[in-house]
Amino acid sequence: MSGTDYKFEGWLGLDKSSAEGNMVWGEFEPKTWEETDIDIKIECCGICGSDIHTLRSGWGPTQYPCCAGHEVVGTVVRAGTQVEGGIKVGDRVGVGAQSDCCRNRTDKECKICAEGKYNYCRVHHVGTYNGVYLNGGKSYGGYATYQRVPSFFAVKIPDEIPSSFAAPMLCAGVTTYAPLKFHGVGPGKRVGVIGLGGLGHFGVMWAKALGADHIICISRSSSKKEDALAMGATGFIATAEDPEWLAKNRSSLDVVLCTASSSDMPFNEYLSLLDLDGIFIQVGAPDEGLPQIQQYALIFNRIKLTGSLIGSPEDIRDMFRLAVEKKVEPWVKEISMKDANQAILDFEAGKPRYRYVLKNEDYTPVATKL
Ligand SMILES: NC(=O)c1ccc[n+]([C@@H]2O[C@H](COP(=O)([O-])OP(=O)(O)OC[C@H]3O[C@@H](n4cnc5c(N)ncnc54)[C@H](O)[C@@H]3O)[C@@H](O)[C@H]2O)c1
Ligand SMILES: [Zn+2]
Repeated sequence: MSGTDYKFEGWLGLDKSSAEGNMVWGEFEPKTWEETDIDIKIECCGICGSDIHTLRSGWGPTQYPCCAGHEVVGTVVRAGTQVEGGIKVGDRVGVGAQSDCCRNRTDKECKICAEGKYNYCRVHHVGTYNGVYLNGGKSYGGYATYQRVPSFFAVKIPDEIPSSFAAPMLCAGVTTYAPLKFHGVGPGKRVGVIGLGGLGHFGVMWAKALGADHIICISRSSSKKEDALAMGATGFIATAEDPEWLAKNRSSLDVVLCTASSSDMPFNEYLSLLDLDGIFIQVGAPDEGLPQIQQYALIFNRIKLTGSLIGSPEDIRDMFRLAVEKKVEPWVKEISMKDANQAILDFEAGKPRYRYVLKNEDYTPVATKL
């Protein structure tokens, strides 16, 4: 057993149908305790597109039972004797999509971890759910009451950021912040963001916070145009409504971030939005993969086609600093944890404007005895 006086319970996906609103509430066994671990009493957890891909085994077979959720915020209720980063009981912390990796501690040398690029660890990357810790325990996510994680991957949340704002930053936020920052988005850069969902809305807001003054949102319809402009976009392209969209916007951008979660998209036309030496960053991860790529935009405009995977704990801390400094506020809707199945259905129907955050209603920051 977990050796605690609280229960690890959550919404468990038992098979692919869990992505159709069939998760079941139940108990799970967290990883075996190590002194570098913390237990978190969960206050809230965002719903990310990746949760749905995983629940429906869209990226390959999921190891059910799976408790999804990797935008977790809560209070530390137990801290081991060897926790890192000065984390202590009572701290408000967040956990994103990664909750451990080799960190160059195994007998296999990991140059990537030695350089602190933990999110790209090739030896043993542990996803916050559907993963296996170095000690063999399974990882369970944040659609739950409690979570046990290695302390290194928990990040303290600045007092200025409310929990339901911090939650979606932990995955959607850092996944868009890290590549925009890495590729030099700032004043003078012309930026495009494809897909205005959880990730995309952060993409627009980070581009603005980083100082870009030309930010174009690219969506299929114009239904989100007003929202995009309110977030900081300076222009909007509705590809399904304007047959001339490419002719009007060809070679007009320096950096394009694609967050689309399905593959039915004019990908080669998107590449043609970039100017000479432009950078196309794919972060959306459709189950079906990307459409076939043609060479023309790559050759004629010397485009760089790249991707990006979440962010390291340090990236998350940097992002929080920018969010505080520039007062970046995500558009979230809080939903009771009880209604997680309905929230998944609504997410799949494209209803979020722009992130759902599941909230444990009976949450109090102190550990409660059962
Ligand atoms: N690279 C990473 O590290 C990383 C991290 C988190 C999420 N993701 C992936 O990013 C994607 C987006 O996640 P999200 O949580 O923002 O989901 P979301 O549903 O909130 O947003 C996706 C948006 O893309 C739009 N969209 C979907 N298909 C499209 C298409 N073919 N053309 C244009 N627009 C399209 C949707 O309408 C929606 O607005 C998912 O595939 C998710 O798995 C990747
Ligand atoms: Zn995610």
